[in-house]
Amino acid sequence: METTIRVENLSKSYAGDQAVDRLNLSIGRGEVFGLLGANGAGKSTAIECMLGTKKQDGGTVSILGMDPLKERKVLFEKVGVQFQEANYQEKIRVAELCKVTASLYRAAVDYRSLLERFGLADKLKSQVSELSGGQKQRLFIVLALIPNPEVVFLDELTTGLDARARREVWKSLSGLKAKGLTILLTSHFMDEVEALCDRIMILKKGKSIFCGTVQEAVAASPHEKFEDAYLWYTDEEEQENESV
Ligand SMILES: Nc1ncnc2c1ncn2[C@@H]1O[C@H](COP(=O)(O)OP(=O)(O)OP(=O)(O)O)[C@@H](O)[C@H]1O
Repeated sequence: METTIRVENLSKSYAGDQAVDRLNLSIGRGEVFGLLGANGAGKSTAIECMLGTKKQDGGTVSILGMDPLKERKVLFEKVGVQFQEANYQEKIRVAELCKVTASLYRAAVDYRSLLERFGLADKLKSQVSELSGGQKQRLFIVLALIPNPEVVFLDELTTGLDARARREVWKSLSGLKAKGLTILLTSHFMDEVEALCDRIMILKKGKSIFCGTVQEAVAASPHEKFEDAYLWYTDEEEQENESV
C-alpha cells in the first residue's frame, strides 16, 4: 500500500515533560487511522508536530513524501486540517469564510455542495458566530475539505454533534475514503472509532501502547467490547499491558 503519512521516532517535550515519546506510524492511502488516548495523552501535540505547526525535538515526519517543515506550501495544497476553533473575523458569514478559504487553494472544490453534504446549506448567509456548536464543528470539517485534499487531519471529529449529525458525518467521510482520501482522526467516541477506523493507535503518556485494528485491540485485551478494551488499555492504574 502506498504510504501517505510516515512518522519515525517523533518526540516532543514541554519543559521536560514528555508529551510525545518516540512515536512510529505509517498510514496508507485511503486508510482511516484513529489516534486515541485519554485527555493529555499527546494526540494534539503529535498532530501539530506532524503538521509542522509545532517543532518536534526529534524524529521525522513525511506526508505525501514531503517534509511538512520544508515543503509547507506545496504540501498544504493537498492537506486539509479541521481546527477546533478557527481564526475568523467575528462577523464573517459562512459563505464568505468558505470563499476566503477556497481562494487559498488551487484545486478548491465547490463549497456549496460541501455545505449541503454537511447539512449547512441553509446557513450560507448566517454569521459564523451565530451557529450552534455542532454547526460550527461541521463547518470546520467543510473548511478542511475545501482544498480537495488527499489527506485530512480531523481532531476530535464529532465532538458536540448530535447523534444524527454524527452518523451523517461518518457517511460522508466513508464516501470520501472510498475515493482515496486518507484520514487521520482523533475521537473520544469508541462507537465512532469502530465505525470508521481501519486501524488505531492508543497513546498513553505520549507512548504508543497499541497499534492495530479494533478487532486486534479487543482480542489482545481481557474484554469483549471495544470500549471496555479501550478503557483497559488507557487505565490510569498500572497494568500488565504496558508491553502490548
Ligand atoms: N503548549 C503547551 N505547553 C506546555 N505543555 C503542553 C502544551 N500543550 C500540551 N501540553 C501538555 O502535553 C501533554 C499532551 O497534551 P495534548 O494536548 O497533546 O494531549 P491530547 O491527547 O491532545 O489531549 P485532549 O484529549 O485533552 O485533547 C499534556 O500533559 C499537556 O498538558
